[in-house]
Amino acid sequence: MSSASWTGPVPREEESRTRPDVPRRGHLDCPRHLPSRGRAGTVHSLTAANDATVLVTGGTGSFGSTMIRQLLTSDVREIRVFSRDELKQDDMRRHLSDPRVRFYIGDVRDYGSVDRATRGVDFVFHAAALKQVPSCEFFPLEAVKTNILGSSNVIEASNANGVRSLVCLGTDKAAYPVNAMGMSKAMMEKVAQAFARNNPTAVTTVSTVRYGNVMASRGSVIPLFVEQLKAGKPLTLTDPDMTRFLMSLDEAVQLVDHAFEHAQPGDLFIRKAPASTVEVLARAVGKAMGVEPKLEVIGTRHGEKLYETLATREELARSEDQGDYFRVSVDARDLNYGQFFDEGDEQESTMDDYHSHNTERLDVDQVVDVLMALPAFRTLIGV
Ligand SMILES: O=c1ccn([C@@H]2O[C@H](COP(=O)(O)OP(=O)(O)O[C@H]3O[C@H](CO)[C@H](O)[C@H](O)[C@H]3O)[C@@H](O)[C@H]2O)c(=O)[nH]1
Repeated sequence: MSSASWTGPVPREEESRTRPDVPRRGHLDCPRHLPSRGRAGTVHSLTAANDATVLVTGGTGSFGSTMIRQLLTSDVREIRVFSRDELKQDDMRRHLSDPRVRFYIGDVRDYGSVDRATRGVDFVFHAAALKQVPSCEFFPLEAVKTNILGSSNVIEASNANGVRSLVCLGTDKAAYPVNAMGMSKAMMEKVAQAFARNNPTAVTTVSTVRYGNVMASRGSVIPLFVEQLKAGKPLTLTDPDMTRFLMSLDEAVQLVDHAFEHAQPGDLFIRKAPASTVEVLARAVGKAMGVEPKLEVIGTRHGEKLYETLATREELARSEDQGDYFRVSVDARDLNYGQFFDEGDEQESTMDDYHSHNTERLDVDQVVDVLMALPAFRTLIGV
């Protein structure tokens, strides 16, 4: 069953009849059903890959720690946690207390440290990144060093050390990027795809995934709204009509697992997801906490878009619909464009992008249901 009602490229004519370009406040085209929410704790491919050694870069972050917890339910031989922060590693070591987990201090910017961590590894999940839009905006070269050059180090070291499969984690902000974080993640995708195209005999299958906002993740708007409500303050809305895809951490892990299981070299995987406006999200957080929130509009921040795109129409034109997921194959054309001149892709002109304004739209009650199913949110609000 698909996780969102949007199941494929929408012919432009049809879509323009059904979708308001900018949704009106208070007007929501509510679907009758909620998407199927993924079950936690099912890392199928790794359960099948008995006795494997797995490296997770950025392993102490939200994604990394969720992935590792799930991996530990499998017959994995060893999990290597690679990150810069010794304090977070120490916390994790104490918390997990599992001899299968080994800790590597290093930085993806430093090839030597990545090389040492990838020796003898079967599978790599590359989550280390600079992810904050504002910090990348002010220090774009740091995003280049970590997100682009660092990812290239992970790809090259994985291949040099015989890693079988590497999944690089990306973001919807990489599609039509407008900020430095999204641009650097778009370049990471290009580096991964170019590696696959230029190295057909490579040992390592390199793939990428793109997902949207992870609900209740650290530093994101949901914890902020909870904090504001607890302090009796109004909720600050950038633009009430701004939309974002909504995804849980478990769903992000399932996307990565799906990529791991199905990847051909250079593939990009996207998980379909519903979305809501920021106003609906704010009202839902209030409702979940039993408060009627006051709303204050503060205006759009640096580098923000009104809506996010998960897949461009050019990508959809070469994608395979896999139910809950899209698989976008690498564009295998070489630099000899002449031979493709007569074969323009007519399909592209009849499609639209897949974005957070035209995906399944959740209303307040549906968002409340989604939030209350999230352990992270329940912890935040103390229920
Ligand atoms: O006070 C606020 C803060 C945010 N928002 C809105 O809430 C939505 C979600 O905001 P988040 O800050 O949670 O998420 P972003 O889409 O802005 O991006 C977030 O996720 C990214 C990864 O995809 C990066 O990590 C980034 O730094 C981080 O802010 C956006 O429409 C934003 O405009 C508000 O309405 N009020």
